[in-house]
Amino acid sequence: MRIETLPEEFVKAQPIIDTIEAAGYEAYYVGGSVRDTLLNLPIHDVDIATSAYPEEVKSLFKRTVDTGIEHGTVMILDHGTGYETTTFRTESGYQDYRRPDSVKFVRSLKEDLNRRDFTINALALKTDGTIIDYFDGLGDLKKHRIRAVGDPEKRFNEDALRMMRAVRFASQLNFDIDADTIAGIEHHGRLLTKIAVERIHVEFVKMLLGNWPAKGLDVFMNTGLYQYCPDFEPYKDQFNQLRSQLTSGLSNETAVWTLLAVTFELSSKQVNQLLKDWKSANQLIDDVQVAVKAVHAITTQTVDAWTLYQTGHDLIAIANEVAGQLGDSTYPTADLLAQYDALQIHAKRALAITGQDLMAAGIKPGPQLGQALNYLERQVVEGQLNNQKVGLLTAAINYLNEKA
Ligand SMILES: Nc1ccn([C@@H]2O[C@H](COP(=O)(O)OP(=O)(O)OP(=O)(O)O)[C@@H](O)[C@H]2O)c(=O)n1
Ligand SMILES: [Mg+2]
Repeated sequence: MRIETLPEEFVKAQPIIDTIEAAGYEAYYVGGSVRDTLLNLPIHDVDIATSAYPEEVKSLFKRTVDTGIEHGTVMILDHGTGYETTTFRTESGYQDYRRPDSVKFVRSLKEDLNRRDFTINALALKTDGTIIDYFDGLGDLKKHRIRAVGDPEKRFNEDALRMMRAVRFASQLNFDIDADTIAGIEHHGRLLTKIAVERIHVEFVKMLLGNWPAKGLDVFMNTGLYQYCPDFEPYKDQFNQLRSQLTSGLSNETAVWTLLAVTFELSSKQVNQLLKDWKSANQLIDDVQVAVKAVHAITTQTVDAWTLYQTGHDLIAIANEVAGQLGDSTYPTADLLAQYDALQIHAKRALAITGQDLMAAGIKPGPQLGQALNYLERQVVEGQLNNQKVGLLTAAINYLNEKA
């Protein structure tokens, strides 16, 4: 089969392939960009595979970076955007279920495609639009099917992360997973525990951000794969409930973990532990903590000015999205955001008075100065006081006098 008009990303990368071919080697576009083009989806990175050895590739271009030279990958910078170019290779060993003990560079495209994970990811594209398809990846694309190249057991033994990739693609593409491939996941789920949590994290989140999350979750649950992810084992029922509730993909990673935290009914301490175990960034942990509180306020209809203020614009939208997914939101997001926008201040620094001002009025530095500012902040947010200097100063003095 031949694609008539190639997306411009490929046209831009063509000089690279032309240069390699002119030197007598073969070069093709491979991987996700070929798959996504055939599915009429936008493409992210254009990957190139070539029969030229890494040193041969480097000799053909002026500017290259050894991004993964030991497994044959060189980044070529000669034509603007960097293009990763990888020498055809076979892999062997895999004693740790994630990395081959050795890679061997080969001159045959077929051998290279043969080591790849799924048939839809094992297609190659020539610059003239011709598709090379040794494993009926085109047939599987048509049937909306994810099928391992060759023996699934072998594929998952080589790299156990591929089991998570299978469920992630199911969710992103609305594809089914072939029965033998599912059986392979059932047999090898436990190998996931050998894989770095960071890599599992990426695939898990991509699964829930996919447009058909229930599709991926089905296999994730039915094969028992979930049990081999950090901390998920006790939450089978909650996951199954989610699978029937989730109608569309979530909008970002914060939404994913907030939804899980609420569904699992985790305490703030447990949220922290879960996200730490999943090797999450501190910013994500903080955001999820805030969003979870906001979801509870939304679902119990106790959203007030102070909650909105503490949650902030972006997390209000996320929290309401999560509440909506749980069938629990009675507020349109636009209303919540309008209420938020209408607050007099959106940060403490926007108060019309500072600690300096209070000290200039005779209030001594120390804890009570901080307490007075906190009091003013809350009063202004709640609309009890106007955000004006003179009034705030009087209110601060009254507050401290009453306390004394
Ligand atoms: N565990 C893996 C990871 C990748 N690949 C191969 O390397 C290609 C590129 O990998 P990657 O960019 O991780 O995935 P994509 O399929 O390109 O998906 P995405 O669109 O998410 O980048 C894949 O298509 C597949 O042929 C593989 O065989 N086994
Ligand atoms: Mg890719």
